Amino acid sequence: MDALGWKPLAKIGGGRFSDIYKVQKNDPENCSAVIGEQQLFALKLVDPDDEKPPHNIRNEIKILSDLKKAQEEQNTAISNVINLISVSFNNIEYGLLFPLLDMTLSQMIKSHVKSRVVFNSDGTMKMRKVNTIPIDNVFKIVVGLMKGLDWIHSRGVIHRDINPNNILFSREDPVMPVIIDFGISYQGPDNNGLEKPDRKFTDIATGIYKAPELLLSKRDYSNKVDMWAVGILIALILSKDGKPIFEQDSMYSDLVLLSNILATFGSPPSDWSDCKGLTSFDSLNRTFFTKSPKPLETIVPRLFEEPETDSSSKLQKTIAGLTKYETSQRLSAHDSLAILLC
Ligand SMILES: Nc1ncnc2c1ncn2[C@@H]1O[C@H](COP(=O)(O)OP(=O)(O)OP(=O)(O)O)[C@@H](O)[C@H]1O
Repeated sequence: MDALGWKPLAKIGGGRFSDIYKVQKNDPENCSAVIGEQQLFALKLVDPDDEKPPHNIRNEIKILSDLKKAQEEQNTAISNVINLISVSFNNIEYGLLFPLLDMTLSQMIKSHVKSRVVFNSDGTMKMRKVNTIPIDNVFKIVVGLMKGLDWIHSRGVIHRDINPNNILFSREDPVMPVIIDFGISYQGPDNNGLEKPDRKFTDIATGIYKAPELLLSKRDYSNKVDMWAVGILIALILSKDGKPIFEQDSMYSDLVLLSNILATFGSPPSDWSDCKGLTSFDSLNRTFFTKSPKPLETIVPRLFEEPETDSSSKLQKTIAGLTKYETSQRLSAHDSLAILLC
């Protein structure tokens, strides 16, 4: 089998509209100028005719190419955003060639969750799952995520699907996250003619990583949807047992997700300016009981274990700032870096 001039070795991923293969060069001699000495790559194959909005492979190529060009022009290298090496097209499918990375954030968390024996007060014992990722490693990962997000946001791009399967790591540097998958991303000012800024798709983001304003169908949302998603993601990386902070069913039902968000972070302010005037917000205020926020200590208990460190206190401030309803108060990636690196 030949995939757009590359030899597929294994299928390593794929979504509803794509297949991702580990590939190697068919003709090492001729390819070395394009890709240097590296031997193995990831090839994302997408047939644009199969896609449904907001998925758009041509838009993904445009966004990744623009990000790459901007880095070249500014002579900077942002290693926290995937580098699009090349693009090919065989009249049916596009092939996007990327550096091959080794694991997703989901896999990385799983590999750190260990079974431990704990003793109950009555002397009996039970097995418990314990997330062993050191807080200092989480800190480095969060800094990397913020650098990547700061870069794409500064170029007018909203990722729109920050989740643990779209953050990758190489084995050599397991604290250096790389943001992938710009398949449903938005590039200002109008997503290359696809979506006006006040009429954006709200069917974006994966499961529990959806920002609350999306659940209320706000269409003129900003890059702060990525910041909410990264806040929920950081809570996952920091969890005691490697599990998300919301119930499992929140993955599949927006209603369950909304009620989990309210139960965790309290009700949104009644004058929430982002959603004021939206029918869904009015009905939320009429129908749901007012909830108080849980203390941060119960949401991310690992950050409150003694002794408090510089990393844990900065991560506390960051998570608290990322999970604000009011988007003007929600931290940007730039603000987050100012807290983390001060
Ligand atoms: N450069 C890469 N190196 C290693 N694995 C990769 C790479 N790119 C993608 N993958 C794997 O393929 C999966 C899907 O990639 P990607 O998110 O780009 O495709 P997608 O069609 O948008 O998927 P989805 O619809 O699930 O979001 C990733 O979660 C990862 O497991």
